[in-house]
Amino acid sequence: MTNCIVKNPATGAVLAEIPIDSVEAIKVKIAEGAEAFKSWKKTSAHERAALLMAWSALIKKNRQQLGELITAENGKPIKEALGEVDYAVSYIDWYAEEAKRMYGRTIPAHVPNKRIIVTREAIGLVGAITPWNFPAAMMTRKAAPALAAGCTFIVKPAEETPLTTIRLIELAHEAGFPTAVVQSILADGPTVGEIFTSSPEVRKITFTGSTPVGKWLMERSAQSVKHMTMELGGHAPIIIAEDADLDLAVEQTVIAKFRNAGQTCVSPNRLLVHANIADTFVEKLTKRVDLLRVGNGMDNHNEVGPIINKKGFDKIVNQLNDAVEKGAKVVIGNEFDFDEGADYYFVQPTILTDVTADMKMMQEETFGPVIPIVTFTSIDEAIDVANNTPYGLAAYFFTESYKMGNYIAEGLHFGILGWNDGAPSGAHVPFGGMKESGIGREGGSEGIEPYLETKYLSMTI
Ligand SMILES: NC(=O)c1ccc[n+]([C@@H]2O[C@H](COP(=O)([O-])OP(=O)(O)OC[C@H]3O[C@@H](n4cnc5c(N)ncnc54)[C@H](O)[C@@H]3O)[C@@H](O)[C@H]2O)c1
Ligand SMILES: O=C[C@H](O)CS(=O)(=O)O
Repeated sequence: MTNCIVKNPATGAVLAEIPIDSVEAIKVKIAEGAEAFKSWKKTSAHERAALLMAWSALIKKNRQQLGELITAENGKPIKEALGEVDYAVSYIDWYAEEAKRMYGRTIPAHVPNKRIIVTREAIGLVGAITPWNFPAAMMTRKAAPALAAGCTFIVKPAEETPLTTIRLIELAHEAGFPTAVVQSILADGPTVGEIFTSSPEVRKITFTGSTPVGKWLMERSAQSVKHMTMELGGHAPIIIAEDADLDLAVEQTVIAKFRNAGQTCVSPNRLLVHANIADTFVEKLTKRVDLLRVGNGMDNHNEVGPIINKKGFDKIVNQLNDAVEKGAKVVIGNEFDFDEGADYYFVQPTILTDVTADMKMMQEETFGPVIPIVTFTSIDEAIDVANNTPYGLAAYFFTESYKMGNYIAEGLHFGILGWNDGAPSGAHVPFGGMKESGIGREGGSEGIEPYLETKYLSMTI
């Protein structure tokens, strides 16, 4: 593969053909990043914060261009894409501040003639690998804390959506970051995974993507005991309790489910509804879903864009066919607009009922605008079903009872919980999963920790 061909998933039109970096070129960039670390780590937190704020200002100045770039290569509706630019830059703003709060501490010694000082130091060159579903935010969610901590940074974006990352790195250099301090490379995942995991100069790998790839990277990184941050797959449940505010639950379910056409790691993959209110809830949800406009994201009226590629489309169709063959009832959707020749794929928002645990979509991530509905009669049954997958990223629940809400929250094994809230993400919170959804957190005060080493000095005076 000599060129990366970037397509518009809404039309199949070729947007760009970008030369792939050779293995040798990638290794040169890694060496340059490792060398640049020697001086970059000595900059002051205030210098790094100022550069981050300069980068933030340039991104905000180029918001419309970046939003249109995201829609062009990812397909999401322009309103969502502009929202992603805002989301991406909020990580830079947040970590420009956190850079100044990398506090150490002193520890009272056990003998009078000793003093003990604890300091925080940057880990080194960070190798980042990011997915196509949030080409801006998934990169800045890593670059911002890494650079704030004093690390140098090299990122490989998804081959589907490299243009946004390339533009963001250009803006970082325009803002004043030295070229070798923050870089992008373009090559296929396995090649870069091989290079990053085997390079002694890459001291940390931060990956956002599927759980199988994350496991492969972890296995290979064990050879050099690399620091790892893994933001992996999810299979979010929504629990609708008997006393839920159904109108609120419908609106928040639509927000959580159909963002990015369901192609988010925190997208609800199962909807567990109390049997006593199921019919009313399904009727309300169906009416709302039926209003969703599907089409090219550059049309402001459209709310659901295309599926990123044929592979993603085929996975969704396969899961739908499996569910219907096993007895699921299609309430709305299960309709498609696609052209393999032109290479674009749209899935109509779909609701299924009469879903059973043996159906693929109840265990496998769908990554599409499809929501299977299962009923329950006791909250303990719902919590057990919700926890019964290898994933633990995000979970949502709707109840008006303080007691019930806390009971559910304490019973769910997920890193991210939304209580009457379908949009819990943000730069200020520690985003990440339990179980096979990952290791580490991104965002919040916790999000800079993965880029720091802790050192202590014990001195005799
Ligand atoms: N937890 C999170 O924050 C989060 C966020 C977004 C997406 N995801 C997950 O990502 C998945 C969807 O994204 P995707 O289909 O692009 O995932 P993916 O794992 O196929 O690809 C993600 C990135 O990894 C690269 N890659 C692929 N194979 C690789 C390998 N062997 N070694 C190194 N890199 C490799 C890809 O080129 C891409 O840049 C879903 O499972 C979703 O849940 C998780
Ligand atoms: O898909 C992955 C993203 O992390 C989802 S969110 O935008 O951070 O909620």
